[in-house]
Amino acid sequence: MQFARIDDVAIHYRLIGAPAEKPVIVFVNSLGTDFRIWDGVAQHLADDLAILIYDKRGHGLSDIGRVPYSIEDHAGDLARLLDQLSIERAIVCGLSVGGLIALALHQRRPELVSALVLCDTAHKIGTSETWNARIAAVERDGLESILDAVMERWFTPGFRRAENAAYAGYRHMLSRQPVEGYVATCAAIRDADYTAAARAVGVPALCVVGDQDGSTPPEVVRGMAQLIPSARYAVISDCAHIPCVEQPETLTALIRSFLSTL
Ligand SMILES: O=C(O)CC1=CCC(=O)O1
Repeated sequence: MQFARIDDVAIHYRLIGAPAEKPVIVFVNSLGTDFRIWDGVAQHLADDLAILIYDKRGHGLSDIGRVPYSIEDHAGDLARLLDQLSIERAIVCGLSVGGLIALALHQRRPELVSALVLCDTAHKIGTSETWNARIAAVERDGLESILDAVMERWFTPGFRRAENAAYAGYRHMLSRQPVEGYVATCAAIRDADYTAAARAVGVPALCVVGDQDGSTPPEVVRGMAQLIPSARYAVISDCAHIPCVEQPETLTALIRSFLSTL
């Protein structure tokens, strides 16, 4: 296991391959998940790219750190992690809140970002009302109380079958995240508006969404793609909010095809 200390926060990460020898892609995970969601994509890309995956603060094995925090704090952690690993430039692929973090990183440290893959995300996700209601429910009744509703947005009915062991595993992944880190990240998403950052993107960008995404539906992701100069836009069929889990081969093929044009 690999850990980096960023001020008072220990960040759990995995670096696969040698950044000095191959282009680097860093994957930024979504709310309530840890870096294992990228396993299915990473295994297909590892021959050609060095791969960095990590648990953002408040998730997985990383520390929670001091709350509250902002998307800027998450982007600062990523910038510091890249600096510590001597990675000077990377393709940044962010899922959902990971996409906000990718946009924030590009805004704050553009020299670190060679291209963006924005996956099931938007420049602004949800409303203050929906985030406040979610925060109140989790603080009062725990993550178990929102599990079913979140799973309906994350995965298609075909994946959410009782006999699908992977479905049980991803439910556990969400329910076992630390409540404090989850709630702090909900508040960070609530308070984030990266409309101006999306308009100012100066690197090639691919925007991808599952056709059944219940959190950032295709029309929302298309709206973000229209803000970003020259962004590509692609929809993945039979997929909801987490294509790296539900359709890793298709997502990998889209990333490969995008990278081949750079
Ligand atoms: O939990 C959800 O509804 C999906 C989601 C929203 C932001 C994020 O990162 O995941």
